[in-house]
Amino acid sequence: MSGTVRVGTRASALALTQTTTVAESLARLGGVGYELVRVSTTGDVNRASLSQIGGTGVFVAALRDALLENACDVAVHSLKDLPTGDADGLTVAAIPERADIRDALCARDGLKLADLPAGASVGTGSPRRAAQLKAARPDLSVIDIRGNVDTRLARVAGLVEGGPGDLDAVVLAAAGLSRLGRQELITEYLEPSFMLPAPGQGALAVECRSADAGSSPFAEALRRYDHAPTRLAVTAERAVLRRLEAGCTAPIGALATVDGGLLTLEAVVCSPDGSALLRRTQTTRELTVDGAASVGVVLAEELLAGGAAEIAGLAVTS
Ligand SMILES: NCc1[nH]cc(CCC(=O)O)c1CC(=O)O
Repeated sequence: MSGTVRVGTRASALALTQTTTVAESLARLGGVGYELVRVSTTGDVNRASLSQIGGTGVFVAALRDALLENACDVAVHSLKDLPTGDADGLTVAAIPERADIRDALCARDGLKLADLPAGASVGTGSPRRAAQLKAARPDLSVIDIRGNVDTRLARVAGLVEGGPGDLDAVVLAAAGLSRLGRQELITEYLEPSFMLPAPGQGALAVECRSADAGSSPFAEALRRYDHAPTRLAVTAERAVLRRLEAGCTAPIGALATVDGGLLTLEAVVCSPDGSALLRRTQTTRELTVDGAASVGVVLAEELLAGGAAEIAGLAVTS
């Protein structure tokens, strides 16, 4: 790679802030300049419900094509939007240190989850969030919403100026809100004890062509930018999703933490209406990428044995 690295990004405000942060760090580590290459994806253009568009990778495919067509040198993804299967010819060369993993409630009038009145309307486009919300508060009315972070915030009564304000609250990723400087709109951080995040939530992935991952000043910068504990954690989380043959729209949460030589992985599989939650934990001391992937598979097998496929309506083939 030459003196300027071309960094592919989605054009949403969230993607642009994420990508700019990554590009600046990489440029500094590699002693190169950077330019942003904006790519629009199906997930951005199509306003249908995420569960309707279905499949995986709606936010990712166009960025991957841009890499393969040599329109950019690296692409920055939200890791939770990245399909669990490998893409031919591409490598996730760096997973930087993860931000806040939690989901966050942004409610009207400073309300917390427990303060919302019976029947209050809470917006989310995520079956995982919807199911865990209904499990915690079966009396709430959970509304399927789409759109970028600001569009969603505008649905909450009195939260931001000029919005429709037709909902009492929305649930969004804390990481996205703080990257956008919208942290002050969070009225409660939802603890993973009852709201497990999406596999990979709060983490980013920097993908490049496999041919470029080997040696160049820039490849070395990518290696140094990689954060080993984050890579282990998200590898374990994504292995659960992969074994369950599910994507980012499945009602599945997973969270791994690495502490004192031990990786602890928790996962939950939900029925869409939140009436059944199957939640299990596994640990490993094998702190390698293979060890992390293995513990994810072990946990997924345990969930399957407990009826995960039936509970979440998954079509698991083996
Ligand atoms: N699916 C959209 C998406 N992809 C990544 C984030 C937030 C940032 C992150 O989790 O890293 C969001 C928005 C949200 O879930 O609120």
